Amino acid sequence: MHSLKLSTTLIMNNKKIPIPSPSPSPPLAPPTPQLISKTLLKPTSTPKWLPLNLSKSELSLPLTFPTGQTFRWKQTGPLQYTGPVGSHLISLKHLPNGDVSYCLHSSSSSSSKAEALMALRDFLNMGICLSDVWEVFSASDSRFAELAGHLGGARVLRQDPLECLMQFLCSSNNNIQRITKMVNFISSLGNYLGTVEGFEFHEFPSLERLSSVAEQELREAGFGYRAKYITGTVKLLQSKHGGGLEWLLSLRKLDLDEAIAALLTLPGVGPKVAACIALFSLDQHHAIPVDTHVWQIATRHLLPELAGARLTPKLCSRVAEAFVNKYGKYAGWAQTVLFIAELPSQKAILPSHFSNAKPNKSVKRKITETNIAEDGTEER
Ligand SMILES: Nc1nc2[nH]c(O)nc2c(=O)[nH]1
Repeated sequence: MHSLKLSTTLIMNNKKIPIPSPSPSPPLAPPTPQLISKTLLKPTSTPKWLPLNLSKSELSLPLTFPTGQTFRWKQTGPLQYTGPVGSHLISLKHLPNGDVSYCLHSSSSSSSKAEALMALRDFLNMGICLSDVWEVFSASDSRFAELAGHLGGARVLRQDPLECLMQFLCSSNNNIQRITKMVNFISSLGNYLGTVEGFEFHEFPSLERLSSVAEQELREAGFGYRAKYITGTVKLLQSKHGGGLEWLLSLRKLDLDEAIAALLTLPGVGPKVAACIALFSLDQHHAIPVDTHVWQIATRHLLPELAGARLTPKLCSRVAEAFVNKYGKYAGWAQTVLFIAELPSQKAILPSHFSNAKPNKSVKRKITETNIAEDGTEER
């Protein structure tokens, strides 16, 4: 049994890394006193659950929120997840028939309920019909068709690019629990939105607020070498003509190669992290994050002739190409499903023929760990 390090790594050390636990996890260390403007917060009178007009086959909360795309949402009930969408604090839950309903807890003072719903629909990428996309995948891949029966509703989110970038900077060579703690630390610097089931939620901090955090402070909070990537990236974004946020948003209009090239200019962003940001926040639906884990999937199912080879940056491009050839313009959405199927939490419940795949020879050789660093070298 292997455990999965999210982002750039796959570790194989006979241990399972648990999916973020439903209990509140404290930040790595208390952040410095924050400017929380609780007075600006507008709690909704009596939070009401309202239908979102989405079935479970279009959005499965447990397959979408705790599976490596975002580390900001928390499980706040059996089939319920809560998180911030911009300045809105929202819970989502499955009704007994599987349909999704939502509850708006609070918003910043100036925005309306209609704006919150619009932001939520945007965040959930609701303009894209998952069953249409999956029909195309299933037509060209019978294994996907079978997997789809078990992992229905695993949807790609459309996150705020700054939030997504910061989360994936934390994710490099890291595991879910630790990434979550780091992301909690950064998030706690933003305006307070509310508390649900013991979890405190915050709006994501602005670039300006982020720029007031020193590298040393992040190091002391346990970020290690990632501290300099965060401060360096924030600084570079702040120097962008027209604003860093606007620069990031402008990448939504570029071709994938251009968007990736732009992201790669940011400190700490390598090909894998860039692809995750492109896919989960920049409308680059055929971005393919590749690490040793995805390499395993690819050599098992898409490029068997390469089984046993060592993953190099050039082969990363071959893998991405193979995904796009097979699945088309939403190939990143297919990668997400195949990635989720490999998570220990899913392997435990999928039929055994999905979980019994043996690692390829090259990986078996390094069964203790196999990490691909962002520069393409293997790390220990
Ligand atoms: N769908 C995916 N989610 C991810 N999270 C993460 O850290 N890596 C991945 C990935 O490759 N695919």
